[in-house]
Amino acid sequence: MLDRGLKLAVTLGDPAGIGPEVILKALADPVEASGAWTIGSRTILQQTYEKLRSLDPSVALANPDTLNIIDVETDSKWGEIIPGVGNAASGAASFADLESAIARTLAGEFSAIVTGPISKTCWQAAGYNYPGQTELLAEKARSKRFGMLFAAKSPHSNWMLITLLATTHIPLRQVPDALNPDLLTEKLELLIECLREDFGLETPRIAISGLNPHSGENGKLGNEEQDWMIPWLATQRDRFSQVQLDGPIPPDTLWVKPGKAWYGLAEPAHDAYLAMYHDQGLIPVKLMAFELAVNTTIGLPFVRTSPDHGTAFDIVGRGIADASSMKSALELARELARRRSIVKLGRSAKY
Ligand SMILES: NC(=O)c1ccc[n+]([C@@H]2O[C@H](COP(=O)([O-])OP(=O)(O)OC[C@H]3O[C@@H](n4cnc5c(N)ncnc54)[C@H](O)[C@@H]3O)[C@@H](O)[C@H]2O)c1
Ligand SMILES: N[C@H](C(=O)O)[C@H](O)COP(=O)(O)O
Repeated sequence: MLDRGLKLAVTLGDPAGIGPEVILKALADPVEASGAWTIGSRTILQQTYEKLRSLDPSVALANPDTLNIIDVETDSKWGEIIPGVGNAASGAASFADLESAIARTLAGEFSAIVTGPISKTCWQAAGYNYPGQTELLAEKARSKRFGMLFAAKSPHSNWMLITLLATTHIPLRQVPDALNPDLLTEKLELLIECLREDFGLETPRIAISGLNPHSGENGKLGNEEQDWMIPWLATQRDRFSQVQLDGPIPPDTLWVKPGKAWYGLAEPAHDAYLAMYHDQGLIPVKLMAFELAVNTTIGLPFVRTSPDHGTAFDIVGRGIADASSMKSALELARELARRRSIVKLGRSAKY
C-alpha cells in the first residue's frame, strides 16, 4: 500500500470547544485512527472522554489510552481551561498545538495536518494576532500564495462541491478594495493547480462569481464587473485555453445549479466555484453541506484540512456535537496526501 506510514497530525483546536469531542468520535473508527496522532492536552482528551461516557455509555468514542498522543500541556500562567468558555488559556493552547503540528510536519514527521476548530477571539486574548489558522499555516510554511478552499462530497450524487474564496477573513467593507486583477489571477492559478493536482481535473470548468447584485447590471448596480472583472476574465480565457471559465455570474443565482447538482437533481455545470468573499461562498456551502464540508488550505507544501464548523462553545459537554465534518476532514487529508505521494513517486521515477 502506498499510504503505509501515512501519518496525520490532528490538533485538538480550542480545548474549550467541541474539537476534542469530534476528534474522539471520529477516531472511534479504527480506519480513521490509523496513522493519526493527536496533538494537544492528554488531560483534556481524558476529561472529554469521561464526560461523554457519563452522558451516554453506548456512544462510539476512541479511548485516549489507545490513541497516539503528542501531549502538549499549556503553561499554567494562562489560567484554567473551562469547557464551553473560550479564554486566553484555551487560545494559547490551540495556538501551541498548531505551532507544534506545523513544525513537525515541516520536519517531515507528518504527511498532513488536520486541525480542530479554533477561536480567533481566544487567539487574540492570548496575544496572537492572526485572522485564523490559515494565515499562521501560510506564514510558518513561507507560502506567499495560498487559498481557503472548501470541498464537500454530496451523499446524494457523489459530486464534489469545490469552492475557493478570493478574499477571506477581512471586514465586508474592505472586500471591494481588496479585490483586483492580480489577486484574482493568483487565486485562479491556485485553484486550477489544485483541481489538476489534488482532484485530477485536467480541464476543469470554473464558475466565477460577480461581486455586485446581478453582476453590476451593466454598471447600474456597481462597476467592478465592467471596469475590470470582464476584461480580466477575457485575458484568463486566453491564458487557460483548456479551462472553461464562466463569469462573472450574478451571485444570487450562481448557486442554484450546484444546489441541484448537490441533491442529484441535475448534472453539475461546473467543477469549482470562485467566490469573491467569505460569506458569498460559505453561505451556500454551509447551507448545503454543513455536516460534510472540509476547509483545506491550498498552496502549502503539505496537506491541511479542517472541519467547516467552529468551536460551538454553546454545545460543549452535551454530547451532541456531530463529528461528520471532522471525519470528512480526516478522509480528505488522507486522500490528498496519498495522491501527492503518488505524484511525487511518479516524478522521482522519471529521473
Ligand atoms: N476550522 C476552524 O477553525 C473554524 C471554522 C469555523 C469557525 N471557527 C471559529 O469558531 C468560532 C465560533 O464560530 P461560529 O459560532 O460562527 O460557528 P460554529 O460553527 O462554531 O457554530 C455555529 C452553530 O452551529 C452549531 N454547530 C457547529 N458545529 C457543530 C457540530 N459539529 N455539531 C452540531 N452543531 C454544531 C453550533 O452549536 C452553533 O449553533 C469562531 O471563533 C470562528 O471563527 C473556526
Ligand atoms: N472561514 C472558515 C469557516 O468559516 O469555516 C474558518 O473560520 C477558517 O478558519 P481557519 O483559517 O482558522 O481555518
